[in-house]
Amino acid sequence: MKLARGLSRILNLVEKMSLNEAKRIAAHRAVNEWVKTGTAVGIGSGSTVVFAVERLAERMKSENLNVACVPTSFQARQLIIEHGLQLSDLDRNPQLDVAIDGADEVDNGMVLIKGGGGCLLQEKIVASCAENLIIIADYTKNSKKLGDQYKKGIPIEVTPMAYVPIKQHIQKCFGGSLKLRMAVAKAGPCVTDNGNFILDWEFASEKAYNWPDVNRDLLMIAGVVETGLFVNMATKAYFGMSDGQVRTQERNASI
Ligand SMILES: O=C(CO)[C@H](O)[C@H](O)COP(=O)(O)O
Repeated sequence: MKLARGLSRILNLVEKMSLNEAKRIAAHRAVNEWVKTGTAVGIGSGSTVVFAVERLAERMKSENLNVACVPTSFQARQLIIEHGLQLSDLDRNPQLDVAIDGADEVDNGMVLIKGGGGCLLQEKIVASCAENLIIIADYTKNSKKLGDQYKKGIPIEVTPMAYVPIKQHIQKCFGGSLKLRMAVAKAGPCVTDNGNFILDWEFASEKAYNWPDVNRDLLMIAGVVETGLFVNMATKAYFGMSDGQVRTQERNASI
């Protein structure tokens, strides 16, 4: 029993190390290919973005790379500051050359689920100001269709007073079920950087949803601030694979 527990701990550690390596190679390659000096860059949120910021800082030292970095969250802002990169915002840089961000899932039509880290609103705003949204992820995020890999549902940021009616409305009109995301080291709900709540929508996996329509319809509901569905936004995704390769996927411009 003790031996089995120890073995499973070791296996978990190895898996985590290989996932981190996959994140790192995807992030480094994307930064190398998409970031040029003198440009403005949106900095996403999450664990994969840490490796992108790390690579930006390396290039700042080795090749004098100079970029204005616009954060998508408190976490991203801290990362920019800690790495000595130039912190900017959308007032100073309303148009960005590129935004580099992670994702919870990417389907074969380049529709994304984002917001696992709760930063979807600012991430979508920053992405919408960027000429190109570049996704960096490990191999577990690459799916044929949404929900194949990511089982926590689609995050929906909502105004706190409306979370119950929104939850009921979505369940009735779109199926599935919604859970109010709870905080981990605090009693009560998770409160976003914008003071809102998050509902994680576990949609009905047997249904064939039309994600552009669903996204539009969700945004029409009073009190819905933003959805974690990113449709027609990402230009290219970089997936770090377990064998050390990086696989890429591009959006078909005609979609
Ligand atoms: O959307 C996000 C945060 O709101 C993240 O990009 C997403 O959750 C992926 O995170 P990670 O890089 O840690 O896997």
